[in-house]
Amino acid sequence: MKEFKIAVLPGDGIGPEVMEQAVKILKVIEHQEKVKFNFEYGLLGGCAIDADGTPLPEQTLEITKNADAILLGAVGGPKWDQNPNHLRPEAGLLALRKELDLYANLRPAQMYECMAKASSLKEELVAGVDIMVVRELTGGIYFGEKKRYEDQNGKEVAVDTLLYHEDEIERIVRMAFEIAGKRDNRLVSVDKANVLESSRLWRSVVERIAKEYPNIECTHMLVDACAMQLVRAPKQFDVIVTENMFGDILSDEAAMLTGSIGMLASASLTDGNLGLYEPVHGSAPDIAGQELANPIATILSAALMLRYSFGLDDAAKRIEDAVEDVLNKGIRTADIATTGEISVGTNDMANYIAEILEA
Ligand SMILES: NC(=O)c1ccc[n+]([C@@H]2O[C@H](COP(=O)([O-])OP(=O)(O)OC[C@H]3O[C@@H](n4cnc5c(N)ncnc54)[C@H](O)[C@@H]3O)[C@@H](O)[C@H]2O)c1
Ligand SMILES: CC(C)[C@H](C(=O)O)[C@@H](O)C(=O)O
Ligand SMILES: [Mg+2]
Repeated sequence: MKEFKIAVLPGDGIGPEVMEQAVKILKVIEHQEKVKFNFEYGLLGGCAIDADGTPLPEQTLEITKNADAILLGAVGGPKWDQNPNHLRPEAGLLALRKELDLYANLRPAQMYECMAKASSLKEELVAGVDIMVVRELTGGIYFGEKKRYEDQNGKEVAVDTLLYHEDEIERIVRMAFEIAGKRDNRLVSVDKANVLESSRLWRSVVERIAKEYPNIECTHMLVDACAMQLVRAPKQFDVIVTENMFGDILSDEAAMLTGSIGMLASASLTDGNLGLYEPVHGSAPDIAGQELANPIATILSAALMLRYSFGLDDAAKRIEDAVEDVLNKGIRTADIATTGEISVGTNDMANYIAEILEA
């Protein structure tokens, strides 16, 4: 029997609530595929600070390094917001991404037909939206040097540095071209080349690599214009490739096109098979502990794990189809419910998905 080791990092807030549902779905798949998933739990984020005094304990790092894939809930919350930078839950997540070199963050925003009216945009604008945001995840302003000091007048100064090496740009851009080649052969590279030097380097690397992919239509767009076009005419996009912070912001925007941030899955990949899979949303402290969290983003992240890290493509597709079936039946968590639909809690949403998978 094939065995896979999964590092499970539930994290904070709604993280453990949505993770429990994803594990439930994986147990159904385990049974159907006749494979064995060995779940190894670890602490990351705020819960790790509370237990171990650090957001990324050594033991968690060990578990992730020995795993075939990592499934993450979400980290963070107001309890730790005043902590110094190195003792913030988010620092643990960033260190994990960096340590494992998870440089390619894929964030698919796909509109389910039956969900078009849950979107904050007009139905005809969003019906059929299918965008893949490819976000660089281990460079840029997130990881450049940070400084705080006082100027001559005793006023505080803060510095964040946006730095990219050509190689870091090249590998993510190349991956985006490969992905575009498997989809609709259209790639939009997003930057701020009218202002930022790092964006001018980004653009020149994209242009150089584009020559190797003559069948792919590659265009450039400035990030402010892209933010506008995403809500004006989202169907013009197929694959978007962009640097770390722009990708963070644009992927939340793309998520809302599909109805709720509670729907959006993501995969963070490196050059091997190892991947980290997590919902795009955060720990949602405002709804934690109330059975209100939508577990679909985490369940779909588990599906991406089956596809990208384990090669279980059929099982991944069955989960995605089961999610769509449940939505087609009008079953909704509160964040995606419109009038006339059946509103359910976190557990029940996953139970319905499991039931369809088992049928
Ligand atoms: N990858 C991560 O772990 C990650 C990602 C984003 C934010 N965060 C952290 O999470 C904390 C809260 O951040 P935030 O409030 O800006 O973003 P958030 O994504 O946690 O929440 C934004 C809004 O979306 C709602 N929401 C999010 N996920 C949902 C779900 N599954 N179902 C239903 N509604 C959902 C929340 O209730 C909230 O109203 C912060 O500490 C932040 O740093 C972590
Ligand atoms: C929590 C935070 C560090 C993280 C990021 O900015 O990358 C989150 O917003 C995300 O999108 O995964
Ligand atoms: Mg984000």
